[in-house]
Amino acid sequence: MTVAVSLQNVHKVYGTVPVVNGLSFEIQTGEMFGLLGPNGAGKSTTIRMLTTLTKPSDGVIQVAGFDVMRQRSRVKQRIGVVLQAVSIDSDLTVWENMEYHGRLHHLPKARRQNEIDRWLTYVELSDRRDAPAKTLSGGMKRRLQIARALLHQPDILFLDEPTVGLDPQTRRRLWEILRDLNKQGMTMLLTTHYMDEVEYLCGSFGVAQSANRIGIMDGGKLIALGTLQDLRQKHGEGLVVKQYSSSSGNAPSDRWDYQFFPTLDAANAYLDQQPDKTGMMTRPSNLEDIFVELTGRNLD
Ligand SMILES: Nc1ncnc2c1ncn2[C@@H]1O[C@H](COP(=O)(O)OP(=O)(O)OP(=O)(O)O)[C@@H](O)[C@H]1O
Repeated sequence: MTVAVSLQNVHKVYGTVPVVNGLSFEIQTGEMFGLLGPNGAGKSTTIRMLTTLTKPSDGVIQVAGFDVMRQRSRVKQRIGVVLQAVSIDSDLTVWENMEYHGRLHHLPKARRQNEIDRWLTYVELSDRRDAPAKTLSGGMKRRLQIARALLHQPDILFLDEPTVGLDPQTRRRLWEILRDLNKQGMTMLLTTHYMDEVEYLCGSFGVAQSANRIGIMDGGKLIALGTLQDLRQKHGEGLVVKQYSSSSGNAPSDRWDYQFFPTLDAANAYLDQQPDKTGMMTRPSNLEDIFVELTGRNLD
């Protein structure tokens, strides 16, 4: 098992405001690592530091064995980046966007053509190769971004909210692509606001010796780290949910209470003992329950 990404006590300060505050973790080769966090937690800033777009104020970051500060161009050769803000050139065609990226990475012509063909086929955009990028749907644009990020055969793919704004079918199509890439051995870090996305992509075993893991950030710090199973075991796999009645009468209110138990059986046993079970139910805990418990809020 080798380390693909390593952060040691990383800080980022904008002016006097600490945005990332003593972040340390590692991503193993072949792992699909999901970074979750509420708005402003510091996820995008972390991705920007890992991809050499922003310098850390302090700490050490190594990506693919290279230091992001001292070996910036080596890092850039080894990574693929799909950020929300870094978009494709909408006036160029699909092929031209790929071609431009291949030239930036100094890929020789024959290899460039082969790789463009290969990746456009992979993301099912071959038939749109001559279309101006501005005519593509949101999902197609994201697929083009992914194809472009893979063109120079990176070791690690970084994706900042890869499926934001896409319809459910398109999201699922992208999930299949990302999962397939991970099966082929690609190491990935992705940030997202979607719990189901993290559960689907990072909740299972990847190709690394260890399972895929999830990190939860809040206020610039990592407040939880582990496999989905680790997180559920730590916080409790069973939940008793209680919906309170409104103050005016017996109608249900918006107020809910969540109580974690080590297992679903323990949650059921607790419920059985309650003389008044009105508004109460049990269920297995999920990532969203753990997230809300840890950060005290829902994601948008
Ligand atoms: N260039 C900048 N200058 C000053 N402050 C910044 C800059 N970039 C980010 N910030 C601040 O840093 C904090 C963390 O932002 P960041 O975008 O990393 O969070 P995030 O977890 O990705 O949030 P979101 O989920 O909303 O994208 C925010 O308070 C943001 O306003």
